[in-house]
Amino acid sequence: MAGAGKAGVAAVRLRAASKVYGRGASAVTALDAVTLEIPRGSFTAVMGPSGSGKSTFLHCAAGLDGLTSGSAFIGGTDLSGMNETQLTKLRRERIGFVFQSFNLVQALTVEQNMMLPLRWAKQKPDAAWREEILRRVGLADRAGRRPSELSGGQQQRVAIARALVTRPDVIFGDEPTGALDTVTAKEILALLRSCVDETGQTVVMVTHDPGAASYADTVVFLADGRLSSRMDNPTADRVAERMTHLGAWA
Ligand SMILES: Nc1ncnc2c1ncn2[C@@H]1O[C@H](COP(=O)(O)OP(=O)(O)OP(=O)(O)O)[C@@H](O)[C@H]1O
Repeated sequence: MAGAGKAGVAAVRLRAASKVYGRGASAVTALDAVTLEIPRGSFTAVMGPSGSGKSTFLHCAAGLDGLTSGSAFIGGTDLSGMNETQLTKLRRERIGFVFQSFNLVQALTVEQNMMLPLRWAKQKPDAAWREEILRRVGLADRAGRRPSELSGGQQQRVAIARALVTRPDVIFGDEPTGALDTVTAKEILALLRSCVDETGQTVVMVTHDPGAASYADTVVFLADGRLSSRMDNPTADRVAERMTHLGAWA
């Protein structure tokens, strides 16, 4: 896979990962024995019809939710053995999140929002690193602004800056371009792509949009909680065709 640096341990690994919500007659198997490795320095899109388990996959892989059985690893760390305090620390220090809704703190400036994870992790901000991230996300001249003074695309850039600031092992995106117009979405996808190509980040992104998925190195398709197939070097057309095959737009 393109850019798969640091050979060895995968950035994200699921082994026979299952998640069942509820019990008895009302139980729903949202993830069904998914086994998958995502290499470091790669960009993976997760697709599938509504209800196929994409959000559950993301939440379990990122330690936001626990598995019913099987295991999930971030690098060499097995999440299944961790308590909530350990998981919180791991999420703060080794994982970045970018959501559809930007989740910025309106009372704080761009720079303060971006530095929040360092404050939570009680790490010292480094001026050179702060400048580099602001430059990389194209917000060097907006550091003192509040989110309400920014466009949607700029707000998502702040969220990406915030996701990058702890130099995480993996950035998980849940429909990060879902609330943006097409042109702005492309800029954000190009930024995520550059995080992979230029700094060797690992990005895992849930999306419904074949165009967004085409920025990834690999697309994994879920259906009924199972890993149904994968596609390397995806194009929007091929992804759309595969989704039609899965009945996503029936
Ligand atoms: N907290 C929950 N309690 C019960 N069932 C749930 C819960 N969360 C998800 N599910 C069920 O698990 C299955 C997978 O849901 P999930 O949200 O992971 O799918 P998805 O592919 O992300 O869907 P969408 O594209 O519509 O967001 C669905 O059948 C859903 O109804």
